[in-house]
Amino acid sequence: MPWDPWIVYNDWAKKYILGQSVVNLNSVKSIMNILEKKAVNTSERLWMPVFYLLKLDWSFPFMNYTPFWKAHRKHFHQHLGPMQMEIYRPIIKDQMLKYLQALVKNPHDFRLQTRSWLGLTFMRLSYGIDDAQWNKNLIVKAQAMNQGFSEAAIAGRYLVNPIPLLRHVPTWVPGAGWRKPLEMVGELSREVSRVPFKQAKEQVDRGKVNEDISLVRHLGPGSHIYEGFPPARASHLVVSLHPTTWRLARVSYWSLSTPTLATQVMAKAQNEMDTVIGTDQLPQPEDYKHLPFVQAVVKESTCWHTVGPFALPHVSKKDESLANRAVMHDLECFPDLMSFKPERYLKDGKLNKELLDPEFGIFGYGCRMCPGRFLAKDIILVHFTMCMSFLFNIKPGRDEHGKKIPLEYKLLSTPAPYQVEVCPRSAKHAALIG
Ligand code: HEM
Repeated sequence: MPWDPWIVYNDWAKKYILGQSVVNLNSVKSIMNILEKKAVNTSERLWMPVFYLLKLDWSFPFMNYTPFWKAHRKHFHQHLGPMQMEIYRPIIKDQMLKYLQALVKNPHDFRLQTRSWLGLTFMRLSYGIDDAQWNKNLIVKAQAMNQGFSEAAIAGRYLVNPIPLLRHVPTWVPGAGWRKPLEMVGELSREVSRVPFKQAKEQVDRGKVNEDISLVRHLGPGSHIYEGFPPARASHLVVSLHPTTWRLARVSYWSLSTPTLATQVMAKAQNEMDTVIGTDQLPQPEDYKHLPFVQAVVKESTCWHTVGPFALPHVSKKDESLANRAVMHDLECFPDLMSFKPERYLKDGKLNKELLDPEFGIFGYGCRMCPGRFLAKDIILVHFTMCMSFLFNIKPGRDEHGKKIPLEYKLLSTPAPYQVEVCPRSAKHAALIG
């Protein structure tokens, strides 16, 4: 097995993507030069023939760098930009409280609780329907669709990618059975991208919406977006929130695992929260700016294990294909990264603004940088402050002999299943969440 990365990547290119050239950018400098400075040329996407069968034409992240994509991007920013975050906080807070109550009752199920908390939050933010069953049904479908996409997008899995004409072969032709599961995911994709939006919009049009602050509500009659942006396109924006639930869930698994590793760090974060906020009230968003150490821990736990180490590939117009990897491990900019050291982001007790922010590596680059990052960061910070620094002491779980269960890590940036003990820091803290 050769260990020089370029030999390994070259080998992958031959094995998995049949000669297509892929350039892996793994230093901040090269990413700056290619994906930031030359963003107009390097912001296309890789459209795979299998995506036709998956009916992925609505998918905003896979659109090419066209005026159609630009219109989506502009509207997305108008509704989910930094100035809009305040609007969504009541839903985030309400779902957060329900999640914390569920965690107290059943800490062993924290993965399930975390996924369900994020799923319900995103469905409420998207469609504004506060009907847990309606939202749960949609979550199940969106999850199945997402799973189908992830499997189908594995390079080398389907011959239709190198031989695009195969997508026209009907299912009844012997040997074309491979189409069936893809077509099923395609049907799901059509349904999920259209039906819930239509149902939610009908409610808005009839003035029967449950919540005032959902994305669909903002796309209703009279709003500026409604005038210039047809509903079919608006639904693309709303549905693009679905897959992000699982990304954020992974971030949460990582951050829940962090305190079990770094108890001293947690003690320091809790101490800062106690000093700044006290113990009589829940933390509020306006408190964050007074919590530099907590913010540094959040930064460290999100970049310590980047959830999507390969981000999404960027394709250049000039016949070169670019992807990135391991930028968070560019030692020039992030020295000694495998040690959990939140202090690296601080200078004189404040956040060090001179340091490259790790979100540079986590949320992608150039014109395609994640437009949902403001919402993601808001949710991560609320999760961390409420759950980890303020309300609970989180320790590694124990086996039947009382021995600590060690954490395991998987290559694909999800910690392997682990148990934690979640207990309220005090009766007073527990009373705050009802
Ligand atoms: C911790 C959570 C998240 C992470 C780590 C993350 C990361 C990323 C990355 C790496 C990309 C590709 C950027 C590139 O091509 O250079 C991306 C794209 C995208 N993300 Fe996120 N994301 C997160 C949460 C969200 C949320 C909450 C939303 C929706 C509110 C969202 C919506 C999108 C969209 C629509 C794109 C495609 C943008 C485009 O192609 O122009 N993401 N994200």
